[in-house]
Amino acid sequence: MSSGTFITFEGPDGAGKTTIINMVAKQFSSALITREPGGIEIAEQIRRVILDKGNTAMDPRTEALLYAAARRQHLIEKVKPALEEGKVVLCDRFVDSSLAYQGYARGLGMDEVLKINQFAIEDLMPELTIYFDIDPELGLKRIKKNDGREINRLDLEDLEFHQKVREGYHLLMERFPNRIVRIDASGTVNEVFQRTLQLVEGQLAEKRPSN
Ligand SMILES: Nc1ncnc2c1ncn2[C@@H]1O[C@H](COP(=O)(O)OP(=O)(O)O)[C@@H](O)[C@H]1O
Ligand SMILES: Cc1cn([C@H]2C[C@H](O)[C@@H](COP(=O)(O)OP(=O)(O)O)O2)c(=O)[nH]c1=O
Repeated sequence: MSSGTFITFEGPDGAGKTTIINMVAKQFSSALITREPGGIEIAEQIRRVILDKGNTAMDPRTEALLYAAARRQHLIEKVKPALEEGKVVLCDRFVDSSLAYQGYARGLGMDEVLKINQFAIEDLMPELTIYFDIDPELGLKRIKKNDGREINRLDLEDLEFHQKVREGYHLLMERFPNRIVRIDASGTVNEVFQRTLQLVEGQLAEKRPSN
């Protein structure tokens, strides 16, 4: 039985997840901060294959399976042990990314993609998912402004693909209203940070035994 707190961050590319998680991490120095796809050596290797701009021949199902494989390894090696130690785990992307990107935007079907992910995660779902909602046009603009960030295979998809990703997330919010909480990510860094902090602190307070 895990006694830790598993919180995931979701949203289209450029929504500000990485920026905000790093700020939240400073408030919770003992939390484990990690990301998908990657976070540990084997999953980082899989990440390189998935995001390699040269791999234009990659079949959508291969892509979905690779994300699920990276997720499995990351969960077993890093997330699960930390939760068992009672830690707070803040993870940049998880299953919902696969449902929105591969299931909905790529058209594989959310239920199909959920099935392969259930095999990978064996019911270990986050208790809170903070969804950074943003118009993809603004998200992509933010990425373009940031010269230092690598442009990966998914970034090369057109705006229509990213609009579908957002639609996919909106469907997920309807499907999992108790787990997924939306944040308006178009605000300033400080606004988004404060709202995120409130949600994370609220989740931790819920778990604290009241005496
Ligand atoms: N609220 C914000 N307003 C303006 N720019 C932002 C905001 N949040 C993040 N950024 C900038 O946008 C870019 C993408 O942010 P990032 O945190 O990498 O997004 P993500 O991890 O969701 O792809 C970065 O250059 C970052 O500095
Ligand atoms: C975890 C995951 C990520 N992705 C995509 C979303 C991103 O475009 C890319 C991850 O690249 P990354 O550079 O981590 O993007 P971001 O900073 O926006 O999180 O992989 C999927 O398509 N499916 C998934 O299951």
